[in-house]
Amino acid sequence: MKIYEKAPAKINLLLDVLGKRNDGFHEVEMIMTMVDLADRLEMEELPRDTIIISSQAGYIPLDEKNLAFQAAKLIKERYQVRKGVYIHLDKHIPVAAGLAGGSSDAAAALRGLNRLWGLHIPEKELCELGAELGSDVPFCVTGGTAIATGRGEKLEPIDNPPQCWVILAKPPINVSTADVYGRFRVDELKSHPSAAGMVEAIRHGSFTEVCDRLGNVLETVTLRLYPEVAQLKESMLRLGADGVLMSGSGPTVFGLVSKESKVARIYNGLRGFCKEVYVVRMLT
Ligand SMILES: C[C@](O)(CO)[C@H](O)COP(=O)(O)OP(=O)(O)OC[C@H]1O[C@@H](n2ccc(N)nc2=O)[C@H](O)[C@@H]1O
Ligand SMILES: Nc1ncnc2c1ncn2[C@@H]1O[C@H](COP(=O)(O)OP(=O)(O)OP(=O)(O)O)[C@@H](O)[C@H]1O
Repeated sequence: MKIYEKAPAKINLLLDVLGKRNDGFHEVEMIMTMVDLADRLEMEELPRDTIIISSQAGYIPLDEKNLAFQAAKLIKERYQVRKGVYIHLDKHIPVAAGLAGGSSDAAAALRGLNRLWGLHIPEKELCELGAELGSDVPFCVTGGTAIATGRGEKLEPIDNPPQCWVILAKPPINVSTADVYGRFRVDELKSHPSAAGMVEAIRHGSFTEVCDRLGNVLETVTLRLYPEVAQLKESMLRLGADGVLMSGSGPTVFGLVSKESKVARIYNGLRGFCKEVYVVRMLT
């Protein structure tokens, strides 16, 4: 039997860091949602007790370093599954982009293997397993829109933001999440974005308010290290996006656009100097 799972990309509508924790991670407050740019996982049971990963993308690890492999290994160990699995990753989400591509693959593997092996693991337990793999994985298990606190693993679902176009642009640089958090200094912040304000904006269903409330404190690090990310933000705004922000630790920048008539102009304007541009919708 073959089963399929979609692994959508996430964006952070808001990312605040409250301080450093004793375990080396940072205490965060984030509002995350999904967009319809997705990897697709194909999973098939193998008679031998082994995990095999393949992908058309030549630039990701296919061994134990792959987060989908780690998800399969974890679920097999924890639930004593002695069967094997072949997982093909049809990658569409850019790698190391701030869009949680690897985390979403891990979450989709957890959901998929739960079905494939008839394990009946409740979603809450899948999220706990996910937290062992990475801070973004629990949110990728549930999807939707949520406030994420702790190191990102404590989730409270909220309404979806108003539907709009999302233009994603990834400059050709690789950003390490650990490096960005490592350089972040909370005492250098002039102000914090308001998660409560963003929740209200979403509750009102107000696209304009959502655009006004966007904020990501990790921009203080990534934009300083890579001025091209700041330039990309300026270009998107100049081309007419209604709200613009860097996602996660970057370097992908997203623009929110309400009018379809503006989308082609922004896309074409960006493509003049940035190769990786995607036009997608919020997953609502
Ligand atoms: C930037 C975001 O993607 C925003 O959604 C997340 O906060 C990071 O999520 P992630 O990539 O799943 O992060 P993990 O794989 O758990 O951690 C990668 C590294 O980022 C740093 N890290 C991550 C999350 C967090 N709350 N504090 C941290 O300091 C740690 O140095 C960690 O070693
Ligand atoms: N299934 C996978 N897909 C993509 N990258 C993976 C995968 N498994 C492991 N990796 C590795 O994880 C690293 C980060 O890739 P990923 O695309 O998840 O980053 P990201 O979008 O910045 O994630 P986040 O937003 O959660 O920080 C890469 O260096 C990549 O080699």
